[in-house]
Amino acid sequence: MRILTKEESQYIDRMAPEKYGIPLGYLMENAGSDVAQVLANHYKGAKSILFLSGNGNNGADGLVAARHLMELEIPVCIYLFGESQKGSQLFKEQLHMVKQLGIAIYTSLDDIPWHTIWAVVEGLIGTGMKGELRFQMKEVIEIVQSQCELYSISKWSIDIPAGVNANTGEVSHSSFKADYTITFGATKQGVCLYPGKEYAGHVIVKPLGIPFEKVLQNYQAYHNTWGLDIRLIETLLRPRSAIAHKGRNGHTLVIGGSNGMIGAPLMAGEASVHSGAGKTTVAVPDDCLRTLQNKVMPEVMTASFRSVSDIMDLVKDKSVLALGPGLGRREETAQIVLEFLATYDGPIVLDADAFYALGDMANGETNGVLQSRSHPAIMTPHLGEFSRLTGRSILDIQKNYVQSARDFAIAQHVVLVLKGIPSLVALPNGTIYINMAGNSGMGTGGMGDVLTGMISAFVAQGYEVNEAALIGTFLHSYTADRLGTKKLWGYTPSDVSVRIGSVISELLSPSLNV
Ligand SMILES: NC(=O)C1=CN([C@@H]2O[C@H](COP(=O)(O)OP(=O)(O)OC[C@H]3O[C@@H](n4cnc5c(N)ncnc54)[C@H](O)[C@@H]3O)[C@@H](O)[C@H]2O)[C@H](O)CC1
Ligand SMILES: [K+]
Repeated sequence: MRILTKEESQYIDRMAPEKYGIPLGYLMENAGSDVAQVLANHYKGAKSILFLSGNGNNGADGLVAARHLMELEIPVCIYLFGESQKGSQLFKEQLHMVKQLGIAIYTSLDDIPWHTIWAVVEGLIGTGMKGELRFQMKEVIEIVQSQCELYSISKWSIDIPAGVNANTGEVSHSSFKADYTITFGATKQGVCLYPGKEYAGHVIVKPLGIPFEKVLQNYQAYHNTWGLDIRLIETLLRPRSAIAHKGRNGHTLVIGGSNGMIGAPLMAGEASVHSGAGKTTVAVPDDCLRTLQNKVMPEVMTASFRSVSDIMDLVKDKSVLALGPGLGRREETAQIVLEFLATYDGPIVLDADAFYALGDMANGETNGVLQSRSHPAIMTPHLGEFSRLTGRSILDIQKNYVQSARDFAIAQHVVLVLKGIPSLVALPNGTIYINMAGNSGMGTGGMGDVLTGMISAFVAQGYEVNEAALIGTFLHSYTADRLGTKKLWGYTPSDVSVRIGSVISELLSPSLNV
């Protein structure tokens, strides 16, 4: 599913009349009618619906909805915020209509009979917000929130909650916190990211009245954003041919481990087996081999390495290499990683301590070291590792989370799986996928190793690196979500690993009850 940025939304608003002869007022009538329909479907009792109306088109959407609800004989009233005469042309037109219809209009919050209100619908401001929410609007929101609390009034937002940045999900102090947000065409990027996601509540997407994918085909700054969700995965996952045998399902090689850190490559290797790789080998430093052999599942083959040439020999007949889990941060290990990366051009998934060897890629001598590979490398850093790879603080990255991931993937020509909340998959061409699955129970050591093994297994089975990163990232979180319904936390990475196969079967043949 498409996720719209503020600029894309505004581009659609501009092109609708300019290029396609569709007056913005038509889109607004659609938007307002959709809002009214959703509210009417939820409405119960005899109390009123109060529209908080700013003087822009966001407010105007609400005035349209008020008019439609009046036709359905649902009681409505309006609170006007801001100077109406300075409002947008469409706002002024809609305001004239509701006045002519005699809908009750308040200009002071003190005059509102709050005990008669069933729901508040916030149309104070939408994608037109510039900078921090202004003080007067914050004041109004604080009073409204407390009245809603006091009278158990449900809270709705139109398009995006007032105060939420439509692109980054950052929120101004005293932003409107909705139970539901009704948006048009597609979800805005800011309500897929935290904390904006928490302020939007349950997001309902309604049609816009214009084929916006066609409109966006000519959008120049075309770095698009999509939701990484089950519908996308169902288009990517391929059933297995009846004659598939282990030789056709590839061979994953995991290179990792160090004293006391055997679990990481082991979990990556086992996840590769559970995700369908034909064969999986885990190679660790010589002095760790015995420990690995005593712990690992029999389906995983084992090997050891001491030098780059050992790794080059091991990787020769493999489909994909997962490099880094538990590798450790010794100087000589970092040298082996850099020397190996300079010579090996096959499909590779870099994780964990492989990033230690790369250091500050954005500003250091490893900048661009992955650029000219025949298959873009897949990198799976968490926020802390990404901070080191970019030389930027975690806070700075989070303030512009999507763009930070996009810029890095383009600059380094890699497929970046940024394991934040939510995770992002950024492609070398700048396309971003925001993971729509995942939960807080995933915050345990080893989850990243399982993810590395899953992504590697899909590369091994013949998926393009982009596809493997998307499928692995979503299935990893989706499987954790399934476990999270029974245990909010406390399920283990190995629990995720052993369940992957049944989740894949369920997605490939929905009739199967897993
Ligand atoms: N394509 C679509 O999705 C459609 C969306 N519609 C709605 O239009 C709004 C955007 O309307 P716009 O007039 O551009 O801006 P707003 O109404 O969001 O806000 C303008 C209003 O806000 C004041 N303002 C600006 N910055 C701040 C601030 N930091 N603090 C307080 N106030 C601020 C500004 O002065 C103006 O008065 C979109 O969200 C949809 O709801 C169309 O109606 C249908 C098609
Ligand atoms: K709004």
